[in-house]
Amino acid sequence: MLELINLTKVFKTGAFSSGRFKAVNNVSFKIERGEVTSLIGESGSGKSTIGKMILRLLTITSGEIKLDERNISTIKGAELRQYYKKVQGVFQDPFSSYNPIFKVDRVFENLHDVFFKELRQSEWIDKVDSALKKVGLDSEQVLGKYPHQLSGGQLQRILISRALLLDVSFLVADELISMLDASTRIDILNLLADLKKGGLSILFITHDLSLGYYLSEKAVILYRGHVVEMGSTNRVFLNPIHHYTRRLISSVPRLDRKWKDIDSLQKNEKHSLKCFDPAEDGELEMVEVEKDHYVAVKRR
Ligand SMILES: Nc1ncnc2c1ncn2[C@@H]1O[C@H](COP(=O)(O)OP(=O)(O)OP(=O)(O)O)[C@@H](O)[C@H]1O
Repeated sequence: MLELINLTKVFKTGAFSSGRFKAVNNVSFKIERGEVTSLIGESGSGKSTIGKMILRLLTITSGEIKLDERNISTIKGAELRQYYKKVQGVFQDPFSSYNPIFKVDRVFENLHDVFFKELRQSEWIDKVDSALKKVGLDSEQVLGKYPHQLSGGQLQRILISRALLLDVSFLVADELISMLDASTRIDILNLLADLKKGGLSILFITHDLSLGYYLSEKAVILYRGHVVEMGSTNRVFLNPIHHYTRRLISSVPRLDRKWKDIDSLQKNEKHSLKCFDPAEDGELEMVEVEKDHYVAVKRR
């Protein structure tokens, strides 16, 4: 299990780093094995910052990240390499992960040098081949090619297969399909769903609610660095309680929903709890409104 406990990130900003900006504010949630959790929020809400802290690409200002009870914030050396064997990330823009002057094979070579130096060449080739097969690619079809000779979907699949080469049990998927066309998106979503069935846990970072709904069993809604609502995807989407979640959901155009339904959703404030002002973050607390469904309210 991967657990985020009161995770906070403050960036230094401005001239001479004199300013401070809290991009992630006291965020806590868990991702269980074999579960997909969507982290949903508008641009700038802190989603990627959370992903990067999990991947140790950014330091944590305060709070903890634990993998199977072990605090990973301070691990180093061999232990950090072990962590990266289990936890990997794939990002939005497949093109920027490749150097255009090198063949795509190069993304595997770095991994070989760090983790698989002891393998014989033939064993290594078999390992890459089987990782590519897991994402529906054939070595002969993609290896030895330059990035511009492959599609965005193929490049993204190669990056996922690279993560699978390790014994990865958690994948941080940061907007990994937002730059792909609609049919390739579905391919990659279905691939993630298959990997999930195989036991992979995924933090699916997206600003696109419908993608989160499609793939995940748990949804965490982020607003200006705060979790405002979280719970099972069905509950959060079908019975949103926080104003912000409602606004987000009602702003998604749906062919099966008429404007009057959206109006009534917005007017139905029956369960709506007092929203918070992000400037008053010290007074927030998460309230369990029904089992495993949490909403942020102002602390009295
Ligand atoms: N290195 C940094 N220094 C200062 N501020 C930063 C830094 N990285 C991110 N931020 C700020 O932190 C906030 C959260 O950024 P983040 O990239 O996590 O948002 P996001 O929800 O992933 O947005 P998007 O969907 O657009 O990628 C933003 O206001 C951003 O400008």
